[in-house]
Amino acid sequence: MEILHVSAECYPIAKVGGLADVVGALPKYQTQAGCVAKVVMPAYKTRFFATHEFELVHQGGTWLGHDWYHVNVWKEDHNTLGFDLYLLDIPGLLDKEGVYGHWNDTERFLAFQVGVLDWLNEWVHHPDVIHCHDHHTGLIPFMVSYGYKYERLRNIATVLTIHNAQYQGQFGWEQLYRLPGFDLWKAGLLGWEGAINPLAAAVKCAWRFTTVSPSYLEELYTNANGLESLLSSERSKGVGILNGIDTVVWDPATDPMLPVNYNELTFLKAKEEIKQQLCEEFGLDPSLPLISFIGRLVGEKGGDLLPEIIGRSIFEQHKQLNFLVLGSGDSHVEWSLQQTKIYTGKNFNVQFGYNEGLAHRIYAGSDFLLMPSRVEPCGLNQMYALRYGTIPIVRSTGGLKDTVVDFGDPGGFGIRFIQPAAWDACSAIARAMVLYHNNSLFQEIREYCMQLDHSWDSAAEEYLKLYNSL
Ligand SMILES: Nc1ncnc2c1ncn2[C@@H]1O[C@H](COP(=O)(O)OP(=O)(O)O[C@H]2O[C@H](CO)[C@@H](O)[C@H](O)[C@H]2O)[C@@H](O)[C@H]1O
Repeated sequence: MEILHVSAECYPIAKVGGLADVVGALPKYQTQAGCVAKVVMPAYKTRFFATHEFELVHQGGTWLGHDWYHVNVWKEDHNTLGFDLYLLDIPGLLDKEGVYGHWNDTERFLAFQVGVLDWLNEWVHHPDVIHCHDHHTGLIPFMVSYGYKYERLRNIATVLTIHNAQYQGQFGWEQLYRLPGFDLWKAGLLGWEGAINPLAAAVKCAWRFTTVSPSYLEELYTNANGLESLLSSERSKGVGILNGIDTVVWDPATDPMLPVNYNELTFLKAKEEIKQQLCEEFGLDPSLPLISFIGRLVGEKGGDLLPEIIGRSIFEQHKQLNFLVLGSGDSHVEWSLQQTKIYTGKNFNVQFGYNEGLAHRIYAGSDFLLMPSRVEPCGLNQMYALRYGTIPIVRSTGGLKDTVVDFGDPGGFGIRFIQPAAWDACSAIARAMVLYHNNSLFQEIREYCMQLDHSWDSAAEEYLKLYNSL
């Protein structure tokens, strides 16, 4: 079984969020399970590309409407990631710093997808499955099925994984001319609500679509940013497969980003030490419980709720707890966190921006990790927290519902709340404070959390079953 993953992100080459973590790990586990799993992604201007050795395996070019682009495909030489990695380079278009947010993102990702298929067209043996991730690769299933020049690829099964249906990559019909020639009678398959919608096109044209947790699949039928009816009508193709985590990268016993390593036998002292350093760095009192948030400061993640949750909890708990936030996102959320910092004094600090090393230290040095998400397709942070002996406080939604059991329930180990509102998050935090002060239970639960198995093994098997069914 040979699988080609096509993605805009892959850790450690280019990471914006959880998509990168998944694409950097799943193929490794699939390879270990006996498949040939490969990844192709854009050759952005990254440190990884500059510091690793690559071999040029394809040179070509493609028209995108009236514009001609050169396309090079580079293969990483030393199997550094545990699977074959290909970077597709389009000079002048993809070779920029940063993954998203360029003025011509539509053109960039369209060129990437066309480049991938042109390259694939030249392979002697084709993969069995093209596995597309999110809307940046969503036009591939359509082009494979109906593009005139991709006749040779017709029999390759296409699978789409929806990591986040909020983002769909829509663009206007006036750009239709940029797509390589196809049977125009099929153009309707590209559209949704008056625009070309790559995510919708992939849901319609892929042989199967998956979501990153079973609960998220159910939620999408009623809440999918406009795609509810489409997803419902394509329900028979949908499968929910819970993400895992890369337990080699995310292992407190070996994590090189931590000042002290630890396991479930030694975590007490080590976590205390890391917390001490973290609190010193951010001017917080290490003798108080530390609740952290890591992620994009957007409504989906409940970022806008944070200022009220933090202010209110500090007041309700008589300043006997600390908060630390790492993230960036909506400017009004960042602004109101700045304001919150002014009146919460030494109980709260925030670092804006992206910092992988700091994120690892926060997972390790915190007592609790807060995730007040409105929408959470899977969520990886709660699984990282668990592995690092940090108790997640999560809103019951999507993958959070599938991975965190409240400690009040049989076999429970986390804290859950229901409403996407500050008052409910604050009640959960109040419960967390009671748990924190019950030393033996707190220690017992943390030890238990660290032993939970969230590795990719079972998910990799489920994907394999799905591919085999095709
Ligand atoms: N400021 C910062 N500094 C350092 N690291 C940061 C950071 N902000 C975020 N991260 C890291 O980025 C990752 C975010 O993972 P999420 O699961 O929250 O992903 P995201 O919402 O981007 O992706 C979508 O895809 C993933 C994967 O399928 C789903 O789990 C998720 O629900 C869905 O929304 C974690 O590794 C986290 O540590």
